[in-house]
Amino acid sequence: MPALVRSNSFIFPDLEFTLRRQFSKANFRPFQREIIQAALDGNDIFVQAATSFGKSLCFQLPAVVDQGITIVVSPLLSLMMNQVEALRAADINASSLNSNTPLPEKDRIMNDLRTGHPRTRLLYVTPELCAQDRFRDRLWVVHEQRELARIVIDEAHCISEWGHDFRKDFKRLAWFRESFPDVPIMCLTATANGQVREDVLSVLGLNANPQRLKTFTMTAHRPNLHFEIRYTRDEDDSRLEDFLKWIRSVYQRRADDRRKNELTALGERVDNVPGIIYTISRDECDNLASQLRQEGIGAQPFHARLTKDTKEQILSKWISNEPGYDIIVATTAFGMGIDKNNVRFVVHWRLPKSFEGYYQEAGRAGRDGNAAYCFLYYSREDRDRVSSLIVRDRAQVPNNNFEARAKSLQALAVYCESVNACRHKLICNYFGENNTPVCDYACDFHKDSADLQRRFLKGLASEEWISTQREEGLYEVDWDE
Ligand SMILES: Nc1ncnc2c1ncn2[C@@H]1O[C@H](COP(=O)(O)OP(=O)(O)OP(=O)(O)O)[C@@H](O)[C@H]1O
Repeated sequence: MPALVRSNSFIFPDLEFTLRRQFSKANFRPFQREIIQAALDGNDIFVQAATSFGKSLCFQLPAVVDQGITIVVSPLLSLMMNQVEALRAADINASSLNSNTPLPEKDRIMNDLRTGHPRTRLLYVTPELCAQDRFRDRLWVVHEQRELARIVIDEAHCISEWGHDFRKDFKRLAWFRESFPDVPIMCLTATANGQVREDVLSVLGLNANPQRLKTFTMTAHRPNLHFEIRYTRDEDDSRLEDFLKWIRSVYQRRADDRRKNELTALGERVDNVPGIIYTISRDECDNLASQLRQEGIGAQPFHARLTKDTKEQILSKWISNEPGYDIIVATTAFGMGIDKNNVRFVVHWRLPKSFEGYYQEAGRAGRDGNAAYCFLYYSREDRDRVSSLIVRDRAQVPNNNFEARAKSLQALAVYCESVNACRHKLICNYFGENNTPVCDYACDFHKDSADLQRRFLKGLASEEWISTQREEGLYEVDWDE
């Protein structure tokens, strides 16, 4: 069967001009132009690229130059809101439709779709909405008028049961290809291994027509991030002390006369070193933020129990580098869709639940391309606690892809306990890359492998000790995440 290539684009749109005029960017980053061109040629596209690569532009720019509406399916409300806000600020007609959308706005969007010739260029929706008959009926109308330009599935790994973040409703997105076989689909993700990739393509029906599919898989490597594991154990838990020592040493370097003058000239405070500390439970999040404040550090908690207004206020002050808002202490509810480019460190206070989650969260650091620091406090006790959370989740949520989650957590624990290889290499290998990325002393192994070995041998509780404690049920936790 010949490739079914459909294009609604103007003849030879000037992509550079649109990039500058609508998106205020001087140049494309490597591969962005190729991806955008392939999309405008009417292909299905699969993009896998590291965090902060600039994936959003790959569908936003085609949406602006193409005729018709682009539907963007996204799992996260915060991510949608941020993107819609930024697009509107650039004078692009974008909206989002989800459970938080006020009724008059919902009606306005539905009426716009009903015309068959919507004015909206980009409409961000949740996968749940895509399963609703009312919304589907509207899309039929738009499609009949040949105005359905493209379907975009952001965070596409959520489709796969082999992914760390599987969502049942993502599977139902198969409806798009079944219903509108001529409408191109673009999938984007930062974290997929080969198995997840194959699964995504097969669920969406994209591999049924390989001539039409263009796959762009870029390295997961983020050379500007420095990766380090810090070992600890319950009996001698020195996380807080260790972190305070580290952050104060950073402030001290910035307080040095010459550096201070440079910072003053830039209008920066010595202690404005924006960072995120990820914790697992809400209580720990509150306690840690308050302990840090008592030590004179500008830290604020961020988790689902806070009110919407409080969260918005904390976020906007952190983004605008206000004093007292330098560090966000957060649960995993925070981070995706946050586009703050000067985050200088991401600390994992405890072991995250998956390798993919860890890398995605660490990837919030250094989006401006400058050096940033990512360290994780690892203890074997936490490994067992997080394991117990995954087992708990299995009991609470049926079909929650327990096997994939358990494997991912295990791989993360092995990564933490590895002391004989470059962290960047281990990460790239996990995501299926065989090459050895260049690491310019940007990991604990390359910085000082002897020190890494020493810390590993000294820092952790023994497996014998852990197994006796485990048998007594000491690591079975029920944290409120
Ligand atoms: N060509 C470009 N020139 C300059 N900045 C760019 C360019 N493309 C994207 N950016 C900026 O890079 C940042 C990251 O882009 P984006 O949010 O799309 O990343 P992403 O690949 O989706 O990453 P993540 O998975 O971490 O969200 C944004 O601030 C965006 O404005």
